[in-house]
Amino acid sequence: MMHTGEQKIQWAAQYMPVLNAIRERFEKEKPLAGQRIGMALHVEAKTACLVRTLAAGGAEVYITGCNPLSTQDDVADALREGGIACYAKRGCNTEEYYAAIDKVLDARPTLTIDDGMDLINRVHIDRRDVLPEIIGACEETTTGIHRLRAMQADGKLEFPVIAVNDTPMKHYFDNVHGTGESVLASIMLTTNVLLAGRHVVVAGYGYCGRGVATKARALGARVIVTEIDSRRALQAHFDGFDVMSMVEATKVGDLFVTTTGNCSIITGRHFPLMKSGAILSNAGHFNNEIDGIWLAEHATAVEHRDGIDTYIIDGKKIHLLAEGRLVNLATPKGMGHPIEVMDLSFAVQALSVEYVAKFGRSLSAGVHDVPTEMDEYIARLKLDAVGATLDELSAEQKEYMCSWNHGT
Ligand SMILES: NC(=O)c1ccc[n+]([C@@H]2O[C@H](COP(=O)([O-])OP(=O)(O)OC[C@H]3O[C@@H](n4cnc5c(N)ncnc54)[C@H](O)[C@@H]3O)[C@@H](O)[C@H]2O)c1
Repeated sequence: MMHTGEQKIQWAAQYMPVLNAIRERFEKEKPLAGQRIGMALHVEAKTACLVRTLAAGGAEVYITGCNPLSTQDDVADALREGGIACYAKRGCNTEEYYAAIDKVLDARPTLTIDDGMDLINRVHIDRRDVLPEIIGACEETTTGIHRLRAMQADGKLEFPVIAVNDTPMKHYFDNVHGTGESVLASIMLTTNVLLAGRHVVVAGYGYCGRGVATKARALGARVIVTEIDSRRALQAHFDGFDVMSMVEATKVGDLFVTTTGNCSIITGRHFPLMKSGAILSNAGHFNNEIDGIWLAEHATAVEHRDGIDTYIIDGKKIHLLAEGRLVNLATPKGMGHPIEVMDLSFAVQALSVEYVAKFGRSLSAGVHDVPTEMDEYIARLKLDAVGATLDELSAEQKEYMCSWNHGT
């Protein structure tokens, strides 16, 4: 019988038409022949499809996880059985996590792919021995891009990195719809609670927060948004959400989702104000948005369930999901973003890797945008796959749009 990991990969592959089209071309053209690709991504079924696409393009691929709790071990096994060097393991400790990153780097990659920038960080600080052979890299998520830009501003980033996250074909769909749906799905599967009628507090009204807030409302939740950016807060207000500070929101919230990419969003200032039974979860990249250390230090007792830690504080129960790590990936039932969304994000990744392999040597060190034509090409492949047709600008319309002479 087929291995469960392989079953998951094949299930995902059937709904990834864009990545499949790229894989077919890669198989014929072998644009990555001679490249060694080092990756630190969430090791689950859709990522496995990306790995196989890159391998089909002729690359040797070495992969580990980018979060201690997001690896699906059966998928990692299936990758290994297919001949890919995969070092990821679910539930690894910090030491094991970085040891696995080091194993990827021992392969002396020529290209790297990160989700959160831990691999690039390791290269620049502890593994400078591998720097000279790296042509360039790709980064998947907002937090990774923030870190890379900070590194660039300090003059420390030593090779070109494509900001996959920042292109419309990634964040319009992945961050908004992918995070929105998968976060709520994972919370519902882990807790079995009803969202309708619940007060859901969403911290941060960026791409991810907007997705979570909108989809929670669609399920009947009463959504409150917290922000530090006045324009984003106003946008949330005009989108029909209640906007308030976290201190105010903690008093009414039943379920909390942090999506800020910032640290210390829910802390010791907030926990004592919460209702008993409050459920806390984080969808931002790192597990520092909710202060789990404070909870552990102040609880008189802790109950552990699959994916839920319950802290008893002053007789109240505060439930923290997935140890405050990415709730859509790190709960035992979390499957990450829906397949169709990752089809687009990983199509951007695959083409960006090809772009770096071809042109990386002529790019300057620093963060670079995904070329617009590539983004449009992926959109067209997806539109073809869903059978949608587009209008085209007529000659008259083109002329009109370029003219400043037309008026009433
Ligand atoms: N869970 C996932 O699968 C997934 C997917 C994509 C991105 N991410 C991660 O989610 C995080 C957010 O990504 P994004 O693309 O939405 O970023 P974004 O920059 O669009 O949004 C973040 C928002 O948080 C707000 N914010 C910052 N500090 C805050 C604070 N103290 N209180 C309230 N709001 C605050 C910002 O003003 C901004 O509006 C990042 O860490 C990113 O890496 C997770």
